[in-house]
Amino acid sequence: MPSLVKSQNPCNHIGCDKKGPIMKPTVAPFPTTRLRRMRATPALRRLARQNVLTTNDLIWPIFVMDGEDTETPVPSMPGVTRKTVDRAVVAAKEAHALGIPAICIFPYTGMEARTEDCEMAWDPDNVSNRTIRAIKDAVPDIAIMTDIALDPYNINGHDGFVENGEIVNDRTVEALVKMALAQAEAGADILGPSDMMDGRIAAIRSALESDKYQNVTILSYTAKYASSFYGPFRDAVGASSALTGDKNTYQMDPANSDEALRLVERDLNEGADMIMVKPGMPYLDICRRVKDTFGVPTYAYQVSGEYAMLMAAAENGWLDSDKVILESLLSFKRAGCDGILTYFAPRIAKALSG
Ligand SMILES: NCc1[nH]cc(CCC(=O)O)c1CC(=O)O
Repeated sequence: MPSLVKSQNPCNHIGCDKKGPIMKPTVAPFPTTRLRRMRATPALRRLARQNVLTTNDLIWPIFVMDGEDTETPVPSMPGVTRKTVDRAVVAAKEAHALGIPAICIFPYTGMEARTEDCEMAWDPDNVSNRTIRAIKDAVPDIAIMTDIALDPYNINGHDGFVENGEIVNDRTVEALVKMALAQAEAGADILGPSDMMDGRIAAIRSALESDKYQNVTILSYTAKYASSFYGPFRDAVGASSALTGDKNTYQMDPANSDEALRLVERDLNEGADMIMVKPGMPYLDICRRVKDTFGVPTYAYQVSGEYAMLMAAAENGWLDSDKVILESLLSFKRAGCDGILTYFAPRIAKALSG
């Protein structure tokens, strides 16, 4: 006889070992239960489908640069270009027409924009802030996300100030606050601190509150790992040659998992509205733990190296590109994410609408 098994399990994920009473899914013995019945036709599969990817889940990261009416390809990211401000506006229009809710801006900077004191980072007229204003003007309904970190403007490529070989925390946080306010002033809707300094969310939140920007949201790069999957991005923003050393003293050790939960709790307490796990596919376990533990708006960043891997295999004919891209993005939904930053956003928005 099939029986309802009462277990000590609060969580209906098979294999989850958290303590507490809940019902386990019931499986009668074969042939009473044939799990293939529900997979037999497209209609039944659609009815049984648990997770869906929609265009509403997508945030599109783009690279912007100085100049006019130009795009330059990023060799390690086939199909991705750096765009001048006017071309970024065209991209935002395209994204909006496709139903993509948000676009995320990263500046490409040459060595001439980089100094030790990183002053360009909070210049109201730096290329990011000019892009924010231009997009807000032309496409007011698309949400604009930013990146807060000093690396595009830092002579040594680090996300914080470097003093005697050390990436210093508190002085960096003061600069990040100035950067955040300049981006809010330009019209950003979502601020994305990606620097991994301690205390930056509280400092940014408090500055926004006291300076008329109460409704500006923060999507914190909370569990950001010191990953080698960022290589192509560093090419795209011109940071590869600038970076001296590594980011291991501020980004997370890829071996750690519990630490991600401490960081999420900390950032939520400090005023983050949304939190991010980064990179994406190699860290789906972290996405799931974060969502189960906190139940807050959770995003993953499918980073440049993940994009490069999928594109390389697709370009060689080794993988069927649209199918693997959709499958990779669905994995984030299954892991509990509410959305994904992905360079595939426009391509997938088209595929989803087609
Ligand atoms: N603050 C920099 C930043 N913001 C987003 C990414 C990576 C994005 C990607 O790889 O697609 C990085 C790179 C880094 O930390 O070195």
